[in-house]
Amino acid sequence: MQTCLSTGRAAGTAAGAQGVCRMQTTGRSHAPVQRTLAGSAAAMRASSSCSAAAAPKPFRSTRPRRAHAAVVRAEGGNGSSEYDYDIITIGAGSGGVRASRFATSYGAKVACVELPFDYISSDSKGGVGGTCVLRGCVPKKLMVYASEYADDFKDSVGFGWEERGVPSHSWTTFLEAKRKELQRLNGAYKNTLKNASVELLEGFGRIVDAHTVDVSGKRYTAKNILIAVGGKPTKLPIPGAELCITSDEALELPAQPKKITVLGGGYIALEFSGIFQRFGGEVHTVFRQPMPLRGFDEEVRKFAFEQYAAAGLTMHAGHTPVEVRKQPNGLLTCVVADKDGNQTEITDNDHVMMATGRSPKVGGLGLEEVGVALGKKGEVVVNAYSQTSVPSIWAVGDVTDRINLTPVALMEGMALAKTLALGEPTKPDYDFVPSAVFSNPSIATVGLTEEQAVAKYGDVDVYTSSFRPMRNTISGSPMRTLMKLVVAAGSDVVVGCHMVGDDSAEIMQGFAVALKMRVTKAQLDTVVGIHPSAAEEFVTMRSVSRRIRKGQPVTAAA
Ligand SMILES: Cc1cc2nc3c(=O)[nH]c(=O)nc-3n(C[C@H](O)[C@H](O)[C@H](O)COP(=O)(O)OP(=O)(O)OC[C@H]3O[C@@H](n4cnc5c(N)ncnc54)[C@H](O)[C@@H]3O)c2cc1C
Ligand SMILES: NC(=O)c1ccc[n+]([C@@H]2O[C@H](COP(=O)([O-])OP(=O)(O)OC[C@H]3O[C@@H](n4cnc5c(N)ncnc54)[C@H](O)[C@@H]3O)[C@@H](O)[C@H]2O)c1
Repeated sequence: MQTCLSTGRAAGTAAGAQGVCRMQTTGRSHAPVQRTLAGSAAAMRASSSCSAAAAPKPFRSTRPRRAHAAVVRAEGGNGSSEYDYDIITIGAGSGGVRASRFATSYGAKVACVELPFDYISSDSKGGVGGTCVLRGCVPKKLMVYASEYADDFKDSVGFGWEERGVPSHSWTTFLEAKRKELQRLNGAYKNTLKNASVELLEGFGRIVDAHTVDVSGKRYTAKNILIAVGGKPTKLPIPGAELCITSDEALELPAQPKKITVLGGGYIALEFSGIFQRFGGEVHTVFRQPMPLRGFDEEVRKFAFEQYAAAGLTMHAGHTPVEVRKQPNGLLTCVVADKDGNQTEITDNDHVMMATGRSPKVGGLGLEEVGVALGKKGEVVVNAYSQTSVPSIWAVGDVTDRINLTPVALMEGMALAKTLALGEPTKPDYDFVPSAVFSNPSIATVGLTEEQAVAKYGDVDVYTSSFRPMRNTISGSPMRTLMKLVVAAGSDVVVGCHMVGDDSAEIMQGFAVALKMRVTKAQLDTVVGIHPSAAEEFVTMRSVSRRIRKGQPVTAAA
């Protein structure tokens, strides 16, 4: 039994007890498998991130490392370089920029090919910075921030702020501010490449042979070629697909949608559903499974499902998109069907958004012609060192469809720079990769789900806590928080950590460090909490909620 510092009342740790006493201030192909999100924060820190913070020393100052560069530098028999570059990278997104600039810092001569800038990607448009910076993490998170104010205004009333109506929001002002920021970031990334002595070749990169890249008609040679072209949104082949938008367009809408249907139950679907719902729109989210976010911990999925509903999302679970039609008034009808074929029409949508997955952007790259093996989804098949079936051609990031997250692309790029330019064959480490879904509420996770842990260890202890965050006691918001630890009972090592609730991404990053270091539950129990916070719950859960032995539950909740 613990004592609540705020109230002095005794606090249990079983689900629900915290809601009474604990005075909290706050509240995927690759499922949340063991992942690591080391550099995401870097990417989010306005690319100043990727630029300044963890940047290697500039090219010139690291020239003494040239000895290592001999590893990649191809020397002809007379000692002169056989190729124009040591490495040509195609794609200046998260993975390409990271690999290129670290390779030059290790002494390699590198060129990076990238398409001209546009907000919306196409076969001929892209931009230095790539998906994360221009059409992904960054603009998405800016939209999350913009939308969150709506809840803040509502919540403030319970705290005594006088209600004079929710302030109106200017979509145009936000869109302009967001575009300005993306242009700044695009420029900052170009500077990063320049400062790192990476030569930028603007145009469409196509591989001609194992050592030659064509950039919009001009040919360049390199000892090694790096494919870092990322992915692109896909659309379901249903009637009316051409009427639908994807995440690219969703980030560039000229006006706030009053009603929108979002197809898909993954990261992008739930994040954009949350954004448009918080802005006050009517949002319908359609997914095939009984619950969204397949691959996440089942308890987390169920809890998140309930919370999304409490936040105001209309969810069409177990439904498949059938057709999208334009109404005479210009609005859209989306027809969805359950597994028995019963159809529902969701009418009067300003937009229907397809968030049903992304595919590797390999079209026109010439990969099949040069013998680079591709997988079922068109992904570039690589070995543990990111090497393709052609020994001089390598690939990192989303185009390889391993774990499609920015920090993972950064890690893969970094490892490859070491392999190629430093002569240190380095494998990316996919253990304990955390991730977050910036939905409403947000979800963050690191390590194994309960189901994965039971399958792996058989004997597992699960600690859960569900409570109403302190802020919501007065704000009146119905939103609750779930925190969960999964412990391998035999070793006491914490193998999974999950949270649904405010600030979960910020909290999870620290726990990712602990889990990666193989923290035990007993060690977590020695950690003093920060009070009042939601995060302290992770170090004060004492009562086991479920004991699982040999794969079977043996104890009910304590
Ligand atoms: C809406 C959305 C939100 C996301 N949010 C998050 C998030 O919050 N956190 C997170 O970790 N991840 C997030 N992601 C995933 C993340 O953006 C990707 O994992 C990451 O950008 C992958 O980096 P990459 O280097 O592999 O490819 P990209 O960043 O896509 O870069 C590839 C680059 O190659 C260029 N290119 C392509 N073909 C050619 C060619 N032939 N010639 C020249 N250039 C070419 C493209 O223009 C692009 O700039 C999000 C993705 C989306 C779509
Ligand atoms: N916060 C983050 O870290 C973040 C945010 C956005 C995207 N991402 C990355 O980008 C990747 C792509 O995101 P995503 O949301 O497009 O993909 P996803 O794989 O997470 O979700 C795709 C969704 O589409 C559904 N779907 C696929 N085919 C379908 C069909 N034929 N009919 C109906 N539904 C179908 C799937 O069931 C799933 O719910 C993610 O997997 C993730 O790696 C990460």
